[in-house]
Amino acid sequence: MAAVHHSPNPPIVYSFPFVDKLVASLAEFIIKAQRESIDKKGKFTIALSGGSLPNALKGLIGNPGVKWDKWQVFYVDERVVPLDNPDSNHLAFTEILFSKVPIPTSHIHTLDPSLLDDLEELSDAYEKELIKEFAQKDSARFPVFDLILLGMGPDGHTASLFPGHELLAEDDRWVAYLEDSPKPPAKRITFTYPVINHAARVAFFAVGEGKVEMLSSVLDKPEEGLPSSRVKPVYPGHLYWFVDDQAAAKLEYPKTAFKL
Ligand SMILES: O=C1O[C@H](COP(=O)(O)O)[C@@H](O)[C@H](O)[C@H]1O
Repeated sequence: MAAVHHSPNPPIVYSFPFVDKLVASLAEFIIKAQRESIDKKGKFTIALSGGSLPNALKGLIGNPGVKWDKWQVFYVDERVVPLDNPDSNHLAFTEILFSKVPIPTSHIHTLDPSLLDDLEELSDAYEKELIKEFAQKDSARFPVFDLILLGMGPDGHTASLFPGHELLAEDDRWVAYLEDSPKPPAKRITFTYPVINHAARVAFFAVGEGKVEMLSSVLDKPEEGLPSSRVKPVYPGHLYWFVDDQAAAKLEYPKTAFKL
């Protein structure tokens, strides 16, 4: 029988008048994804970006719906710095979220700080960490996260995938490195598109007037091929955008009322 190829599900955009309502709704959305995943397989695999995202997850603190002991947390991208360096995405999450909730530290998968001098080894080691969790590199090819949370930079980058960069074409490695990030620090490791696009759900968080032009370019003109437009989870995966009305000021792409 011939294989059926489905096109990706279209993005669903939720826009909120106030960031606190967005933060509360994002927490509900994450908890629903977590519940479904735990019901199916007893755990929840989530990958987190840095930047403004840690503050967007404050709605999870003290929330009785979160089963922290079932979470397995990875970082979508990470800056190649010690874990206590102010540029570290892990440090930001530790200070803003993880130090305030009962998540076992062994469930938070950081880069290996002993490998900071060798980016090839560092990214390979993080890929192996993924293989350990998903145990499938040979058979299924790519890990399927329950949820990946992304940000979008003012240049349209997401994760550490920047406009015009050769890593946009990486289709084999799960974790790649770069030494020429246009946004400091220059050295980073990042998930590649095949990993991001195999997740069951991907959700972007983008707020504020600094995102107005880029949000419209990414969603209204995907043919321009900006890094954030290239996030297209393969069927049956879903893509969501959590934005505020300020960021969505010029957006023509239709918005959907938030409902779980
Ligand atoms: O450098 C990075 O930037 C992006 C976007 O950050 P934001 O502050 O504009 O939300 C972030 O998603 C990525 O993880 C980070 O390393």
